[in-house]
Amino acid sequence: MALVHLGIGSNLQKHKHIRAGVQALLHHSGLQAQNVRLSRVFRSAAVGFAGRDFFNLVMSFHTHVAAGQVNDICKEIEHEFGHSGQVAKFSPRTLDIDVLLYDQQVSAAPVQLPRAEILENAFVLWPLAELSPLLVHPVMNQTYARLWQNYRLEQRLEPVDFNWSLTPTSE
Ligand SMILES: Nc1ncnc2c1ncn2[C@@H]1O[C@H](COP(=O)(O)OP(=O)(O)OP(=O)(O)O)[C@@H](O)[C@H]1O
Ligand SMILES: Nc1nc2c(c(=O)[nH]1)N=C(CO)CN2
Repeated sequence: MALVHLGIGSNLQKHKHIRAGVQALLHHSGLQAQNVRLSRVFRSAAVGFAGRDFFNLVMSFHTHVAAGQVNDICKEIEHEFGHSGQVAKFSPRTLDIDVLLYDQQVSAAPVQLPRAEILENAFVLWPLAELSPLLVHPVMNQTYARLWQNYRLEQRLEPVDFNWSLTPTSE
């Protein structure tokens, strides 16, 4: 089984969309996610454009599904919750789900792995370091705890008290 880490973000109706996105991933019959773990949810100012604050978190799970198919499922769930696929890179978004890591796989296409944003954005690296501190970045050869320790934080980023109210997977 592969260990997958996803980055999840929203800055439009963010409570609703983050909860719905996580719920959809938990229940997706094609993904069969096991040992699901969630970081805390973090609030940060929009990076790259002037807009509402974002909520971001990282989810990890084990799956038998290949990386390309995990990516397809993420895009399918994004579209279900309003991300049209047409939005400019730096613009408001209902739900963004990106594959950050797929085991220690390094690839450029069809899925960029590890996703470059891990090293660029605190709203990705902090929740990732919180969830999997001792995992090693396959290119940098450093743990996420160490990478986060050395990150120069220049943006406002804070954990929020998020009301999950998720439906258990057995239902
Ligand atoms: N690691 C990855 N995670 C998510 N999408 C990826 C990844 N690697 C390649 N892609 C592809 O990149 C394309 C753009 O998707 P992406 O979700 O990155 O766009 P976006 O939502 O407009 O921008 P962003 O997610 O950077 O805000 C998609 O077709 C997706 O399949
Ligand atoms: N804080 C924050 N800023 C962003 C984010 C995001 O998830 N969080 N996503 C973007 C487009 O991918 C652009 N800017």
